[in-house]
Amino acid sequence: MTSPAKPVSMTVVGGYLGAGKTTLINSLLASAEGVRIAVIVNDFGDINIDADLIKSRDAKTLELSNGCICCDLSDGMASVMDQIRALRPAPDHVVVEVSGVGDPAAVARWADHPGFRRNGVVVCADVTDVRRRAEGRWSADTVRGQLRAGDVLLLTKQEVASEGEARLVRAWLREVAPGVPVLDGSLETIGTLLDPLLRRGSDERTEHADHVRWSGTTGRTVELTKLRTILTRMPERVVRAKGIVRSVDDPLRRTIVQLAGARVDCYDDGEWQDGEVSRLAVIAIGDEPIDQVIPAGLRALFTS
Ligand SMILES: Nc1nc2c(ncn2[C@@H]2O[C@H](COP(=O)(O)OP(=O)(O)OP(=O)(O)O)[C@@H](O)[C@H]2O)c(=O)[nH]1
Repeated sequence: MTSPAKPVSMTVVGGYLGAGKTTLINSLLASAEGVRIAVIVNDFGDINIDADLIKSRDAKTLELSNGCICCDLSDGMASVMDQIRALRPAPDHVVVEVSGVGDPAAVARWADHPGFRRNGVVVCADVTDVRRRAEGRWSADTVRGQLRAGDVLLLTKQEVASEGEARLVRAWLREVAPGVPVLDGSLETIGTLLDPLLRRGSDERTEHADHVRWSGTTGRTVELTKLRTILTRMPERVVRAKGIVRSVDDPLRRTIVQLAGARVDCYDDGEWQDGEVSRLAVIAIGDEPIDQVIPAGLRALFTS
């Protein structure tokens, strides 16, 4: 008789758009030597940028896009869970990245399915941006619901904030999400996130604020300076942009472009792959069509 397979431990990573979820998962993958990890990525847009940003040498990455796993992708999630159960050798852990507008508590309920065990919910909070988003007209309910859904909160981007700012955000988090421990994003802390985190099962359900998305692709090279200038001047409604581009100055390399909080970052990500196209996704808040906030210059850069 074969013994029943050990349940796969499930850790859910949530947090608002750009809070640092993919970065955290990459740190987890880098620090978890000898542990077999599968990753499920739910990108909010129709082009899969997050799946390309997961740096795994051997972790199996499965993607779900064009919707949010917490509300309208349950068939897709069920099928991905089956694929994980069928993996041989079986993974020890599955880490699920919820989309930046998703409700981590709803996704964590998948851990109650046969073959899985709930490890807990980590919610990333960007020290430089979380309070602003938690007070924004369109994002407040989403962000506050995400924070309350955490078994632990991870304060990200502390090295770009002052100590005083981090202290204030920690105190504020204790009020917004009472009883949820706040950890820092140090490597030692990250190493512990695959240990049981479980605090409680939450039945609270948060509704999404309205978020609309736009994406563009191009087979041409992209002028990075122009792109950076456009992104630094995006209207207030734009809360996130991310992309992978082939720049005019360095067409043999991939450049990752990120707008998160008030920062625009561009960095090298290895060789450009044959068959790739430059792509950019932008997310804005509110229920007005996103077309109104995409500048003509940005469209021109990402029109094939
Ligand atoms: N300085 C600093 N930058 C960070 C940290 N975590 C993330 N970032 C940067 O913040 C930006 C967004 O990080 P991601 O990890 O892609 O955020 P995300 O939550 O996965 O974003 P979405 O999937 O779009 O919601 C990137 O430019 C990261 O390099 C951190 O701890 N410190």
